[in-house]
Amino acid sequence: MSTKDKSPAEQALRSQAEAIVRETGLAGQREAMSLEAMQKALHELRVHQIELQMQNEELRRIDAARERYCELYDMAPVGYCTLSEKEVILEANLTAATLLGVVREALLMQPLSRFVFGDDQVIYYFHRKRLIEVAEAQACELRMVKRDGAIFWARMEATIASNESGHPVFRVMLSDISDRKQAEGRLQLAACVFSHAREGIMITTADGTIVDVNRAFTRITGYSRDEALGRNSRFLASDRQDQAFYAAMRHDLIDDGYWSGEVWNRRKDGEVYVEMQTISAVPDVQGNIRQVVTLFSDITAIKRAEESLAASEELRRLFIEYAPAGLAMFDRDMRYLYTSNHWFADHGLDKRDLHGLSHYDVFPEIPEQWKEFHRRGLAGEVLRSEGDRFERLDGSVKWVRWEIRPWYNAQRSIGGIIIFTEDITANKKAEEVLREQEESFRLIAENLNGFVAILDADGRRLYNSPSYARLLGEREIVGSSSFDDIHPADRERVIRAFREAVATGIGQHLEYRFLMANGSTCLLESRSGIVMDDEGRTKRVVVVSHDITERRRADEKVQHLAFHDTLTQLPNRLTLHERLNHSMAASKRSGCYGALMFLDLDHFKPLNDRHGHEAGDLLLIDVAARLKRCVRETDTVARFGGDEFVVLLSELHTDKDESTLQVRRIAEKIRLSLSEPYSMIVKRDGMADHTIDHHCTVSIGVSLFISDEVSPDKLLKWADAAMYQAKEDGRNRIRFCLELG
Ligand SMILES: Nc1nc2c(ncn2[C@@H]2O[C@H](COP(=O)(O)OP(=O)(O)OP(=O)(O)O)[C@@H](O)[C@H]2O)c(=O)[nH]1
Repeated sequence: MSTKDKSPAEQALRSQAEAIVRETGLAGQREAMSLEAMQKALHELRVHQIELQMQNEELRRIDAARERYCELYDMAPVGYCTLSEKEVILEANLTAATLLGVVREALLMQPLSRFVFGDDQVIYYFHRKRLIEVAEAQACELRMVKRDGAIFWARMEATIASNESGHPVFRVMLSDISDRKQAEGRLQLAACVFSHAREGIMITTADGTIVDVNRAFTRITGYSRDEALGRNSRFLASDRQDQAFYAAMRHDLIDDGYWSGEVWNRRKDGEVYVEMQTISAVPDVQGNIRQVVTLFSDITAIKRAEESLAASEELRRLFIEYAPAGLAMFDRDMRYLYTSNHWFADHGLDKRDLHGLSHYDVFPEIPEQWKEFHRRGLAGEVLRSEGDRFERLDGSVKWVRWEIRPWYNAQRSIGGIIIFTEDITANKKAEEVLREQEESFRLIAENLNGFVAILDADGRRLYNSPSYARLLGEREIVGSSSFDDIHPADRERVIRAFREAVATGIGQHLEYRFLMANGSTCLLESRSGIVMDDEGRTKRVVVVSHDITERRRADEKVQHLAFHDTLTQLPNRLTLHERLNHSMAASKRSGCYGALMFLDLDHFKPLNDRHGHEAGDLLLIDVAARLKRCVRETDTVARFGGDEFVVLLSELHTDKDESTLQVRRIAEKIRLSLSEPYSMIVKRDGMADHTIDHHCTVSIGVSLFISDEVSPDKLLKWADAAMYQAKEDGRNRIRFCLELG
């Protein structure tokens, strides 16, 4: 082996041996040494050699240990560094360099604070301050920044030591705790989720014993955590689901590891509600179920909403089905969704389920124009017609009112269209009849010999036939009050009658005076009829009136003629009879006497004969006037015929003599009055007026009466008889009937 190949330890041993030889002078005296001495020297040399070899071996072990230490130091799972008093890195192991993302050489002489995350510098500061203050090992957790900017969580443990020079140094141990921190974060998050989850969470053992619940559990079930823990989850069950349901649930859980579905439970307050549950089994390494996690949410509101949606869907279906018109709802592809019963009838279809069928398959012959309408409806347009005329195959005419409009889905986009059709043939016919009737009414109103007015319930004019122009002139009268033109004396009566008609619905028959535009008054006879609305309230009043002024005058004339003497205008025999009956009835009631005077002019005939009938007439008229002046307003002076007059005196006295006295005085007064001279001017055609002076007397027969014991005819006969007596006694005198006297 050459020197070159020897290890430094061997070389050192050789040098040592050579030195020994030189000391003992062995080299110079080799020949002089005895064999024994040489053997002894050789032995010592060998002992030295062995000792040296042993020392070398020890040194090798120390070197190997140092190497292992350095390797351990560098490759330790934590970073080590030594900091100077001024916190500068003096020494660092490889792990520390790796942690901080730099090569070890670049780390040296850098302040460690440079690698501490900005927000956590304060942690580092207090950590070091405390370390110096208490001089005991300190630990903290903070974020550090690698050279490339990546941040990691580190645990920093530091102690104070002294270097060879006795100066304090800091020994710092760094470990990356990012994973732990993340795990802690995840755990915190999980705890937070568990605690704050909207869903209820219940953790049970495999046999169902509750080991934990979250806040939502309490909110949903009403049971607090303490009330739930340790109980079997079965305590929540309601009786809405039977044992078989729960057995199937357990079966699925064992087989599949989870179960999901609706469960009806009972809250603490007793209310049964529905949960949507997801149950997951948590197995151990052997696959045995260790825990069961149940996530649940209260879907009662959703369930109710679903039920009400289903109910409203049903309502919509019924609403459409029984709509009193043809109604069909289509989707965007013109497929039937809902159909009313009328739709079938209106379209000549047999009742069947059209749901899902295309409208165009149901009606293959549908005209292109209708398809265009559908397209426009699906594009958002609303189309309608108040009445389209269709001719049926049999030639009959059908009128249809229709409308197409889009419907919108929950997303506010067009979901399809709704087609509405209504067979209005009957309406059209009714309208036609109505129009004809209106035309007929107009013709009647305009040609009627009278006045037609339509008033509202307050009496305002809505319509007046053209004939009203004769009464009211050409002024605009629509909207005016129909009462304004009624004579003030009749107005209140008419208004009262009108209101009664409106209130009762019964038309009235009235006569009243009407103020005409020309200032004159006419007499109208009106009959009203009531037009009611659907609720039985008076809506309109139709009044048909006639001008009865002339008729009334004629009637009055006839009436007058029937009951009066045309020459003297005095009541005639008929009237006298009537009044005599009244007077006798009054006498019966009052107990007063009445009297009947029968008068006959004396020698009247010669006047006629000498001066003509005109002169006689004038005298009769004068006699009538004088007779009226002789009696009270309540008494009656009647002309009986020719030159005969009758005076009826009523209510004389209850005493007969007194009554007789009164009658005698009046009869005398008459006699004297009629015996006054007459002067009559007779007019003759083409000749001058002729004045005739005449003297005339009267014979008077009187008959007293009380009550109605005697008939009027008999009374007249008695008075007549008394009058004849007066004639016979020489005329111009008064005679009383002796029958009663
Ligand atoms: N001018 C006129 N004469 C009438 C009318 N009605 C009847 N006379 C006449 O009246 C006369 C009635 O005659 P009397 O009463 O019989 O005879 P008198 O002359 O009055 O005789 P005494 O009654 O006996 O005194 C007749 O000549 C009738 O023609 C009438 O309306 N006008």
